[in-house]
Amino acid sequence: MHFMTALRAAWRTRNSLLCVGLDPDPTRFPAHLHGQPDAIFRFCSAIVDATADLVCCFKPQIAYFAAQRAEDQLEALIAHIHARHPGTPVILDAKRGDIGSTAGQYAVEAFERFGADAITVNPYMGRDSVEPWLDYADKGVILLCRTSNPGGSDLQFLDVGGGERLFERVARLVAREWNASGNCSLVVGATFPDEIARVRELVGDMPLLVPGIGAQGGDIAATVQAGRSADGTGLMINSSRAILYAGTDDDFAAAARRAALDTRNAINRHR
Ligand SMILES: O=C(O)c1cc(=O)[nH]c(=O)n1[C@@H]1O[C@H](COP(=O)(O)O)[C@@H](O)[C@H]1O
Repeated sequence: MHFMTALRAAWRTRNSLLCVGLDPDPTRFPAHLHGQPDAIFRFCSAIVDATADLVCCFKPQIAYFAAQRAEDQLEALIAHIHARHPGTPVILDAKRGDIGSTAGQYAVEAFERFGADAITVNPYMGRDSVEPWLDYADKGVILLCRTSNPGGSDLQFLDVGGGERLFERVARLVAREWNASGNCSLVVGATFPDEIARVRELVGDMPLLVPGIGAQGGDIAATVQAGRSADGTGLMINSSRAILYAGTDDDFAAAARRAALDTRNAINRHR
């Protein structure tokens, strides 16, 4: 199924704009998982099973798996999500960006090896570097636009001519020229609601991935009000650490569920 079709269906059937980010840090796992060879899979799959009915998508961050030599557990986790929770899109957060021939290999890795439904991509190398991703017309291509970190302003705020800032150029380019298959989305940080509103103005109802609530302190009300589309959807609002590590003991998955439920409800109050 096309990523966008699955996402829209999940917004509706789960009544949720929440994306749970899967950023597994073994030093923060409950004690009973320490030293277990498949601890990352067991931790993440427990979080997934406890929260799947509350989310519109999941977003595993590849660095957390690769750093632990656990790519096989990432592969198994994505297969688990598809098998046990069909209709829940998986965004592989890898922020890739390279010349076309190499980008093509990254695309095979993301979509064919890992089986992801969407990918985060750095647009900085331009159109030909993004083309191999766009060629997978049924997969989501989520381009960095206005990132959540403070240093995002260093480059993304540069005036690229006529008062237009770089992140605005990215938004305009993606909406007008790169989105021929309707599979593009943009990353805009929850820590910058004014820019969320500006991007929404530029891209119509294109879905936005919005990280930065929870551990990074972004404001849920301001995020939703600035970014929702006309029908009250249009957003994948990511929270990782605040949900994953809501509990520290054997009941970590139940604690994650409570945190996910509170976050989903807080988002829904402002739609
Ligand atoms: O592309 C992303 O997901 C992303 C973009 C961005 O601008 N800021 C950002 O925090 N992220 C990711 O979103 C997640 C945020 O995690 P928490 O701060 O723990 O909720 C991490 O996986 C980041 O790598």
